[in-house]
Amino acid sequence: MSTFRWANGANPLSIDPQFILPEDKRPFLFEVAPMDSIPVIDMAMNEGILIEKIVKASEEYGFFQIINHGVSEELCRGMLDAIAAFIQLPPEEKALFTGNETKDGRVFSYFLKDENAPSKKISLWSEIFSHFWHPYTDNFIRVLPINPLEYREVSGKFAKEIGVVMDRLLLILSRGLGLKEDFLHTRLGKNPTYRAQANYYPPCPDPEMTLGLAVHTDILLLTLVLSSKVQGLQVIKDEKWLSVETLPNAFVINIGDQLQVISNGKYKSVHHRTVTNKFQTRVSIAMFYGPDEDAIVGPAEELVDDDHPPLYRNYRFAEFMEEFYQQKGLRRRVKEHFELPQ
Ligand SMILES: O=C(O)CCC(=O)C(=O)O
Ligand SMILES: [Fe+2]
Repeated sequence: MSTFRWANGANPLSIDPQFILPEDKRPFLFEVAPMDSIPVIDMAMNEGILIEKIVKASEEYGFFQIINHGVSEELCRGMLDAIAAFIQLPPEEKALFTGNETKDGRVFSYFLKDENAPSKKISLWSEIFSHFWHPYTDNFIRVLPINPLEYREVSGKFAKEIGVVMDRLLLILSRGLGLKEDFLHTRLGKNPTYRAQANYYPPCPDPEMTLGLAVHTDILLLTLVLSSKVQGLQVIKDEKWLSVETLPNAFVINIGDQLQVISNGKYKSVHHRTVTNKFQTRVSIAMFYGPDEDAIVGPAEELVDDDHPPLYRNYRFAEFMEEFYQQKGLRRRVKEHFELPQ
């Protein structure tokens, strides 16, 4: 049994009314197909076939897992252990990271607004540590915890290695659009957005009443997720929920909203959620990569012609983020706001 307590000091042993979702938002876990999962792609295979597989998965699922990605299992385990040790610190120690929304490194829990009573907030069953990261510089390290002692060092190493994997994926996804390999990289602009979100899901006494994370799409360009060996991520496919199988030393990759827009709808940014379970703690970290605030995002001109009209209008990325904050706590329809009438 872990020593975890929520940052507000509460104990997660019983499910408080503030966590109980309205019926239409509950997970209905018994309806989730246990045997299906998302494609698994071996990054060590021949580059031509690799591109084909990644393109197909990005079109059909918006999600895939990669193995043989080159990041050591030891480093990944170190990252997840450090996150768990930090979130399991007593609330007094986490207090340094709670409160103010503008903080660079912040501990909080997400909530959903009840559409029938918008002032009512329903908490989700996870505690989040969110901060920036960077693949080449160590500047972000100073906002990270010093307890456990290894948090900063592990994060620095992890970020560098994830940066290499992300760059390779961007190159493959660019070529998969029939474009030059630096296409997506260039599109992100001068100062791309790098955000990390560590998710800690304590065991939940009644997993049917709550969610770990609400149904959402990721809003940046590309996401890489490392998680512990406990299932919890579910993805929509053909209007049904699929449970993502957890494989040793694999990363889950998913297409974000900006890549759906830039690829003019070819690559899909797909709805997903996390669910909880009664007995095991689950830990994950999502590494998000996206455009510069000032970057202009819109369908690549190279992909637009009479047969393929643009599905979205161009926007400054900061404009997208403003719309995202407006919709906070509600069912998110952010990219829909930028759709062009067809
Ligand atoms: O915990 C996971 O596996 C996924 C987390 C996720 O979807 C997110 O942080 O956006
Ligand atoms: Fe996500």
